[in-house]
Amino acid sequence: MGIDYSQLHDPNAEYTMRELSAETMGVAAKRGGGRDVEITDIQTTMVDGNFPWTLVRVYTDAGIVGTGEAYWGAGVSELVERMKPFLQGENPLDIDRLTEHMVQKMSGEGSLAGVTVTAISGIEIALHDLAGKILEVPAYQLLGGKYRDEMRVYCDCHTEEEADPIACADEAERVVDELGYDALKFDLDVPSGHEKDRANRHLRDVEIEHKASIVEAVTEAVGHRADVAFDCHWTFSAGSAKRLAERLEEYSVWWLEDPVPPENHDVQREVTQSTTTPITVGENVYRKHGQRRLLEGQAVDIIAPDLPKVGGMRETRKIADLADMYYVPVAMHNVASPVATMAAAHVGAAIPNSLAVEYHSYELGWWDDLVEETVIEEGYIDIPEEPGLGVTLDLDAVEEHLVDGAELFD
Ligand SMILES: O=C(O)[C@@H](O)[C@H](O)[C@H](O)CO
Ligand SMILES: [Mg+2]
Repeated sequence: MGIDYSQLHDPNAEYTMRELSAETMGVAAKRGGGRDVEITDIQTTMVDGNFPWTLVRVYTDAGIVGTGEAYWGAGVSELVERMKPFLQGENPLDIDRLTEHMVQKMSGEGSLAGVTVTAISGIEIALHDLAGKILEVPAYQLLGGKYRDEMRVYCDCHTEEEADPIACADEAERVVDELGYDALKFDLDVPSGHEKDRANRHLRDVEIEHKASIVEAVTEAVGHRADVAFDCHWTFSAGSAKRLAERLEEYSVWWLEDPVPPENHDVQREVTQSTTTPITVGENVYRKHGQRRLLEGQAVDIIAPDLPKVGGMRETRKIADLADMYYVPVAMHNVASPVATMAAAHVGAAIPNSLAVEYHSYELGWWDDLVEETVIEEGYIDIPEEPGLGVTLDLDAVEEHLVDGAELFD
């Protein structure tokens, strides 16, 4: 077909600029590289895990379906429903453009903050699964290929007696010896006779000593066989955070996480630069724009984006690239089902500065029943070579564990 160049500047023209230039080159191309696939529908459902895992499916007219996962949050399903018309009829291979399209539309129509980004993340992850299946490549290939064949997983550990150093040490030994992990995390904001849920909390010396006793017990029990991190859930004052981080220096912990809230980058930087204890931050920060100043300000030693919350797989890859320029490794926060956990593993495989991916469900018993594949083995995830994410939902298992009132995909 010849080209009518008079249409080049006509907004009602029959062709897009891209089609025109493709025509010029003699290539019959459309957006999406000429593969004629269109998004027809998007659906969500919710599984009652140790968090309400929100699974997202993107359907196409080719019959190929992509599965993703959004971080749990009130209203995610409604937000996905609201964004569906933005994507219907589009080519799912244009992942960046479609993600940007959702960002732009939601910026105008509502709030882009928080839960909207998690809804976008769920769709973005599903688009990677879908694109991989259409192109018949594993998802890591869409991100630039592999640095490694397996991804290290760290186990987020809990005990009945969270404030008891001996119980923590026993659990650490069990998780290392019986479950095979060589990387763990324990909570350190556990109550010890003092109010827990207060921000900007001053820690008395006795509390700092109590936390140090947990760290000492755990690192003595497994420290020569495992890396151990400790999480504070953003509640301490800057002064207390500094005193705690300094007190822990002798134990060489893997990292101390969220000792102060992440929003004030100056305070974050002050705490991080005051100590040789590595400080990890990131699970509550949205998009690359949110993570940018933490990195540029040298306010973190390790960055911890959460894939189904931060914006998805490409967004995490971009954050990892930015982090790499500051010599900052990435330890992906993850409390998700096997779907987003596997998405994190693909990203972790494809970036140079990948430290580990979190696993938060070892006590649940049926986490990996949700998919047909084995996901974590002996503390590592083998990166699948199947097209897309390489996990297949077991729909019977998903149905068995649905949140009350949730419906399975059609
Ligand atoms: O790093 C972690 O795994 C924790 O910060 C969890 O995300 C938090 O307890 C969820 O509410
Ligand atoms: Mg945390």
